[in-house]
Amino acid sequence: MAQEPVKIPQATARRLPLYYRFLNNLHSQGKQRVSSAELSEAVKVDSATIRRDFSYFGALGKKGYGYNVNYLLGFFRKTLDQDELTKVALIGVGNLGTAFLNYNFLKNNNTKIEIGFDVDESKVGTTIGDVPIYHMDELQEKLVEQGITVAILTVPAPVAQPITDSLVEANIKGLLNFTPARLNVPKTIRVHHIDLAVELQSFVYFLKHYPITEKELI
Ligand SMILES: NC(=O)c1ccc[n+]([C@@H]2O[C@H](COP(=O)([O-])OP(=O)(O)OC[C@H]3O[C@@H](n4cnc5c(N)ncnc54)[C@H](O)[C@@H]3O)[C@@H](O)[C@H]2O)c1
Repeated sequence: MAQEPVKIPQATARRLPLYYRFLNNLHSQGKQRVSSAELSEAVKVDSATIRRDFSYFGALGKKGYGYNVNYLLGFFRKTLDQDELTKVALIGVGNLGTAFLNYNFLKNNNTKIEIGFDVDESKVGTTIGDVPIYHMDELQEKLVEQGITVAILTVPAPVAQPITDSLVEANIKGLLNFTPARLNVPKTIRVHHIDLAVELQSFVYFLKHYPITEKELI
């Protein structure tokens, strides 16, 4: 069993996977320490924020030394439950869903899409990227049987809510929603909504209104 995770602010928690990935790379290159400036450059988070984030982990960088890569990795593994594999279901094996199945997330992470669901008979019974695809009729049975409590939703928006209701009935705890639909769920269920159009729009806004000046780079 993973240890009880340390309580850290949500904004900090969201940056953990970024830090984790970068530190893992450093570790595999045999690097033992890293400065907050180096980290800042790599993950594009300002050094003051990094220092504050890391203070929650009990990692107080030493002047002229930086942070100990092994210590931080050990902490992140525990906090992100890297030692424990979380099984995930994917609902909607279309363009986006198929890309996720082929990518799967094991390289940097501890999560794995274990099972896919669709209503399209040409997809049911196949495997994509080693992941078996079942019919939606089997959703509840399979999720409960395999103890899966996390799902990714990549279905057309109009069917997103009824599918969410079935997922709730199947005891799902968290839902990563890629559809544009706003979902109603009981308060105990966490939904993260990823809207690529909004991300792109905000990115373009930042480029326009907050151009990176030469001065900032010094
Ligand atoms: N393709 C993208 O780049 C992209 C980007 C951002 C968001 N999205 C959103 O992601 C969702 C999926 O997009 P897509 O391009 O993969 O669409 P798609 O039409 O290629 O795939 C949708 C899949 O859902 C399945 N489906 C339909 N009804 C279903 C049901 N009741 N139960 C289970 N499966 C069902 C279809 O058979 C199909 O395989 C959409 O809501 C879209 O707005 C897509």
